Amino acid sequence: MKTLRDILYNVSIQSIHGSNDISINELTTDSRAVKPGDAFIAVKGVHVDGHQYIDKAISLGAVAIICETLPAQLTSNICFVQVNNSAAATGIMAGNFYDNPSDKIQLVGVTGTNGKTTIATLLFRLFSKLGYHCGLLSTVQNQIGDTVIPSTHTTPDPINLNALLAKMVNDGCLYVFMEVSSHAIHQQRIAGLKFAGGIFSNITHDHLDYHKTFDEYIRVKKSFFDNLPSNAFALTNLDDKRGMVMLQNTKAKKATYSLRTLADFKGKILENNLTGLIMSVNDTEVHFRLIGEFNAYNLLAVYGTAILLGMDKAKVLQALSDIQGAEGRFDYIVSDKEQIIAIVDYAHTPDALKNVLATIKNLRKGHEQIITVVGCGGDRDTAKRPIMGDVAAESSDKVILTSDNPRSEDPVAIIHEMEAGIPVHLKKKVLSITDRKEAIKTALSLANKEDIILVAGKGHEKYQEINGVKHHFDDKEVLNELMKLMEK
Ligand SMILES: CC(=O)N[C@H]1[C@@H](OP(=O)(O)OP(=O)(O)OC[C@H]2O[C@@H](n3ccc(=O)[nH]c3=O)[C@H](O)[C@@H]2O)O[C@H](CO)[C@@H](O)[C@@H]1O[C@H](C)C(=O)N[C@@H](C)C(=O)N[C@H](CCC(=O)O)C(=O)O
Ligand SMILES: Nc1ncnc2c1ncn2[C@@H]1O[C@H](COP(=O)(O)OP(=O)(O)OP(=O)(O)O)[C@@H](O)[C@H]1O
Ligand SMILES: N[C@H](CCC[C@H](N)C(=O)O)C(=O)O
Ligand SMILES: [Mg+2]
Repeated sequence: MKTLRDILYNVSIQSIHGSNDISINELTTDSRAVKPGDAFIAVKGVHVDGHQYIDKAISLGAVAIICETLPAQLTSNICFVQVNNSAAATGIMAGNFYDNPSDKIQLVGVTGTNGKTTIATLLFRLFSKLGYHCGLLSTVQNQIGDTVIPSTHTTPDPINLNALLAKMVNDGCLYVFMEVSSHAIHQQRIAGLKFAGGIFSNITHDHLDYHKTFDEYIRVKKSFFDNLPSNAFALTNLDDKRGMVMLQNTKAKKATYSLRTLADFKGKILENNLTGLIMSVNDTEVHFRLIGEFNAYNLLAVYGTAILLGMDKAKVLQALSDIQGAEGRFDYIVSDKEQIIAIVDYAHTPDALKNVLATIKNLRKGHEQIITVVGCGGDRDTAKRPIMGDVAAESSDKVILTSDNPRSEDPVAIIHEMEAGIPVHLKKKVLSITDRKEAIKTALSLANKEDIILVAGKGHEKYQEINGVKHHFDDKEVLNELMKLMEK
């Protein structure tokens, strides 16, 4: 068992009251989870301030309290540690508690508005195929080799994150690929981690409910690269307007990828259809199973990372050419009878929706209709709703607006906000059906031979969250079931 003194190593401390030479059972930031012998870290959250639960934590047996503001009365026999920043302290303490697992692996973080899951998953699959034991932390799932551990966040909280990394180290993982969300950077979930490299995919409109302005969203993402160590690499997408800005102040070794301009990892799309992509990658022609220009970017990021980590170019391209994309990302089924193509895709931002629809347009052989079913999540960025309504209507022949995860919001009101962004002359293309299954059914009933249906926004998700309750819902399962029923 570790002592509080060991766990506080490298934490920026203002004052200590009581002995830190005490054993700590576990760390927690949640008073409700405190058990006797634990240390409770009081963190200021988005909704409440953890400092108000210090008494509760003590009553449940906490032996140490880590906080930014000391309570007026200090309980005897409890060690109070006043720190400059509780959120940052949590990451550093969690690292120390679990023997700093990130020091013992090659940890690569992927950030950006879209593409994180795809890039991290492809890296995990590639390095596994190259014979390495790997770990993955992603929105869809966490993985240690073949063992799948369900994920609750894109990037877990620092205590769970370090616990998972420690498990990976104990299991012999050499490489770990993780998504780094902007929420995680801002909330210091990655504080104290040692990264071998960082990847930037792109930055477009999302999460303005949380970050308030686009500039602040950029600043938060950039701080990930600002804090990378000098022996790490920082790989960026040169074709993104903010690609170079991200690396402006990094100490890490800079590297670039691009489809449009000179870069360390330069790609050119030669063919792009439903069977995949043919791309030249630094002058070698390769066929990949992933579809669409946006995946050409993801593949370049993965290729560049593998080379920066010292892998052999020919082996990497050979292995990568046979790898499939992540679940629920351009995941398609074709109906037996009428050859209707139904695509499930996790596009839940305006840019992702625009890209996926552009890709679909390029894949059409003739004038098949594109029918889009899409909604927007509740309790999340409201500003993207009218834009997504507009993007869907601009780039589809028919649109059915529906519910995503309404969470605590009124689903009809969310749909109205999406409708508000659609110009009058496009309104005739649009139907609104609140029930997602009904919306998918209607799309299928409107589809003729060889038409393409896009069901966007929920990808791999196996639930729909309505009023705090998660009901089982799986876009792909619903499509399969309805296609059979309707004998399409
Ligand atoms: C908005 C947001 O990010 N919230 C995260 C945040 O919670 P919070 O700030 O609301 O916490 P809070 O309720 O204010 O509580 C503050 C502190 O008091 C403590 N507390 C609270 C109540 C109590 O009785 N006792 C107690 O000790 C809490 O444990 C916490 O430490 O810190 C929690 C612990 O780390 C997270 O679980 C929680 O994620 C929520 C569930 C969430 O939905 N987050 C989403 C938005 C998110 O993080 N998404 C990104 C992906 C986005 C993307 O890339 O698309 C992700 O990385 O998953
Ligand atoms: N490089 C990319 N550029 C733009 N859009 C992309 C890119 N890669 C994927 N997309 C689109 O974004 C959707 C989400 O992709 P992915 O899950 O890989 O992103 P993410 O960054 O992990 O998302 P999240 O923030 O929810 O974790 C995909 O279904 C696709 O429509
Ligand atoms: N990681 C994203 C997922 C959005 C997916 C969409 N289905 C929704 O529920 O809004 C978020 O938390 O904003
Ligand atoms: Mg993700």
